Parts: sequence; structure tokens; C-alpha cells
Amino acid sequence: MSIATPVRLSVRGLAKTYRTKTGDVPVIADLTFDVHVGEVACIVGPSGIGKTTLLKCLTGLQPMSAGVAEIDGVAIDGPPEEMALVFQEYTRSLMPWLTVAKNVRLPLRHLHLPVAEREERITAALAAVGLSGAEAKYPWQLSGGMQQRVAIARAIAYRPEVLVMDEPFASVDAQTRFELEDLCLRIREQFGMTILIVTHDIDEAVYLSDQVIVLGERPARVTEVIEIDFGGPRDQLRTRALAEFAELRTRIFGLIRKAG
Ligand SMILES: Nc1ncnc2c1ncn2[C@@H]1O[C@H](COP(=O)(O)OP(=O)(O)OP(=O)(O)O)[C@@H](O)[C@H]1O
Repeated sequence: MSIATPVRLSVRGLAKTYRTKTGDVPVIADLTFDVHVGEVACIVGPSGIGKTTLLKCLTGLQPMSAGVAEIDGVAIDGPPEEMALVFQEYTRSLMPWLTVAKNVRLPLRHLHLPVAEREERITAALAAVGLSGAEAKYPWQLSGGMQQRVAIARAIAYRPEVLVMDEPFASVDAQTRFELEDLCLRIREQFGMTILIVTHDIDEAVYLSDQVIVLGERPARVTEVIEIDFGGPRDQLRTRALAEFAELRTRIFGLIRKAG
């Protein structure tokens, strides 16, 4: 990412300690990183290091204990309207009694858009995820991969500044995961979205990311930020991307093993 590209999400000295009945549990000590406009950043690290906790702090679901996170220079203080979230458990995030179109329409209701623009956004989002024609179907009539596409369509119809995803492709089969990863790259191109992903899958992180943010130590810190410049679009170039970045993969695996 060029230096001239503005910072969209800035995290400075973020710390998080959970207060429990049995005492304080310091989970995150000090996280500092930037994600630039239109960038895909993946957060990786050993199990239990605090990746989901970080996303909870950034999306206002948990208060930070220290530090600041900003979107376009404005401090996050509660659930930010500029963000949309996609979870691993798509079955829990979609309303089974609403059609696909109504599920995608749901978060648009409080934007008070003109009806034509609202419907245009729904059509464009479903087209972007390859689900044109599925508007009248119910989530339970769709495969797991298709349901996750609906969840992604709902997020992109909202047109957030930052799309945050927690293990978004972990519950689908390998082939569907590849398709959803490519979809993610296309969304970035088409909508210019900044995307922050937590993933356990190092190949996925290397394939998708402009930067991989590695968390380590306990309580967690950023132990390494690995910039990845593929020198062109990655979509459809999976084999080449993974071969070229085998060294990076090995390095990230090593860092995570050391931290875990
Ligand atoms: N509400 C809570 N109260 C107290 N401790 C919590 C709470 N939520 C999470 N934790 C603890 O914080 C630590 C980090 O959890 P978190 O889910 O953020 O890790 P993670 O890196 O996302 O893990 P995984 O990779 O296994 O999904 C864990 O030790 C967990 O038990």
C-alpha cells in the first residue's frame, strides 16, 4: 500500500483486561497498527491470544481498557456505524424467517435511503456475491456457503467504511472457502472497501492480505506486521500466490508457534 494512501483504521496502544469474579484477566497488552483505505489486513495468532477480543473492542461490543481506535480520525466509542461485521456462524446471523432480500435489507432500514437506492443496493450486493435470483428464498433453503454469501451481501449493501470478519470462511468446505476468498478480493476491488479479517488459516491470510498482523506474547502485542505486495491482482492466481509466498507462510507459522 502506498504511503500516500490514507489511514482508514488506526489502533494505538489498545489494551483489554477482562474483569471477572475471580480477578482481572489481562488479555491484550498493547496493540498498535494501521489499516489503509482499500487494504485487506488479516489478524493471525495462536488460539486464545485475543483476536476476537480485539474485534469486540473495535466494534464496540467490549470497552477497551486503554488506548484508542479511530476510523478516519474519529475515535471509536461504541458500535461504529462505519463498520459491518460478518461472523463465522452465519446460521446465527441470518434471520431464518426472513427471505434473502429481507435479510440484506435489514441493516439498511435505519439509513433512511430513498426506496430506489435501497433496492439498488440490495440488487448490487446480491449480484456481487453471485446470488441474483435468490431474493425470495429463505436462508434454510440455501447451502452453508450460500448463507455466508447472504451475510456478506448484507454487510456490503450497508457500504461500511470497514468490513470486519471473524473467521468468516471457517465453517465452509475447502472449495467454497476458495470461492469466498476470491469473492472477498472482488468486493475490495468493486466497492473499495477496507477489510479486516481474523483467521486461523495462514494460507488464507497470505492470499488475501496486504498486511498480516501477527499477535503474540501473553497478554497480546503485535509481534510482527508483514507487508505483502503481490504486484497485481490476486484473484484467480491462487496457486502462484501461494507458491510465491511459501517463505512468508513458513515465517508466519514460525511466529505463531513461538507465540503459542
Ligand atoms: N468475556 C470474557 N471474560 C473473561 N475472559 C474472556 C472473555 N472473553 C474472552 N476471554 C478470554 O480472553 C482470552 C482471549 O480470547 P479470544 O476469544 O479473544 O481469543 P482468540 O485469539 O480469538 O481465540 P481463538 O483463536 O481460539 O478463537 C481467552 O483466554 C478467553 O478465555
